[in-house]
Amino acid sequence: MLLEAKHLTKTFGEKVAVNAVDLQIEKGSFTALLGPNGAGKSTTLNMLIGLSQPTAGQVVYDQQPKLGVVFQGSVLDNMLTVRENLQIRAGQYRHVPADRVTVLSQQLGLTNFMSQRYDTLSGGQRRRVDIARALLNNPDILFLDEPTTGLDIQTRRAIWTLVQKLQREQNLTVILTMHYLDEADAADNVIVIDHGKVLAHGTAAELKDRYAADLLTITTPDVSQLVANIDRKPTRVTATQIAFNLPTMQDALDILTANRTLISNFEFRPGTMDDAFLALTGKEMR
Ligand SMILES: Nc1ncnc2c1ncn2[C@@H]1O[C@H](COP(=O)(O)OP(=O)(O)OP(=O)(O)O)[C@@H](O)[C@H]1O
Repeated sequence: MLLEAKHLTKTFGEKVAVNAVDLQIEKGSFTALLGPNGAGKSTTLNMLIGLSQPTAGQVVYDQQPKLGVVFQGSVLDNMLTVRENLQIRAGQYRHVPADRVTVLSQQLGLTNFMSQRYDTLSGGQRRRVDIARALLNNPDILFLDEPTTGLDIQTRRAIWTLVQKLQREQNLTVILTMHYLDEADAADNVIVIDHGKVLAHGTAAELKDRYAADLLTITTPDVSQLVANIDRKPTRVTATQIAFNLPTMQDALDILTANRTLISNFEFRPGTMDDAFLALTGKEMR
C-alpha cells in the first residue's frame, strides 16, 4: 500500500468537513474522489498532501514518495512565458535533469506555445502546463484537484487521455477529485463522498452494477396487456410506453422475447455513473 488514510477527519468549528474517511491507495492506481460541491473532496486531498492537518485520524505513506500537485487555481505566473514558468519552477527543486522541461513539453504537447505568456493560453493549454509543472520533480503520486472543471468536453477528454497515459506508461499513481461522472470510467477506483463520508467505493463498473440499474423502455400499442404480462413493477407507465429498472440485460431480453408481439419499439440503456450517483447521494450531480 502506497498511501493509507485512517479515519481521516477534519472539522472547521462545528462543521465536520471530512468524517472518518478510510482510503487505501495502491502504487500505479488511478483513484477518483467523486462528490457534489462541499462534499469534502478538496479538504481530504489537502490532508493527503500535508497541506492541512487532520483534526483526527492519520495519513500514512509507505516510505517517502515524491508528490506532485495540480491545484484548482494555477500557481504559475501569468506574465511569464510557459518556458520561463517551468524553468523557474524546475530551478526550485534539487536534482531535476537539465532537459526535464523539454522532455515534459514534448510529452504533454506544449512545444507550440512554450514562448507564449501563460495568461494568453486557452484553458486546456493552461491545464497541461499546470500538469507539466506538477511533474517537474518526477513525482510518485500526482494529485489533481478537479483538473477538468470549466473545460469543454473535447479538452476534458484530452486531459483524461493525458493523465491515463502518464499513469499507464510511467506507472504514476494518480489521485484526483472530479465533478463529471462520465469521466469516472477512467479510474480504477472511484470513491463517492458526500457530507465528508465515503458512501461507496469500487471500479466505475462495480458501482454501476451495484447502484445503477439498467433501464428498459418499451413502446407498445397495448400498455395494459403488457403490464399484465410482466411480473415486475414498472418504474414508469404512460399511454404508449412502459419502463422497467432491471438488474441485468438478460432480464431485458427475457421480457422482450416473451412479449415480442406487443412491442412496437424499445430502448435499453445500461445504468450510468449519474444513476449510481443519484442512488447514492439522493441528488443529481451539481
Ligand atoms: N477553511 C474552512 N473553513 C470553514 N469551512 C470550510 C473550510 N474549508 C472547507 N470548509 C467546508 O467544508 C466542506 C467541504 O469543503 P470542500 O472544499 O472539501 O468540498 P469539495 O467536495 O471539495 O467541494 P467543491 O467540489 O465545491 O470544491 C464545505 O462545507 C466547506 O464549506
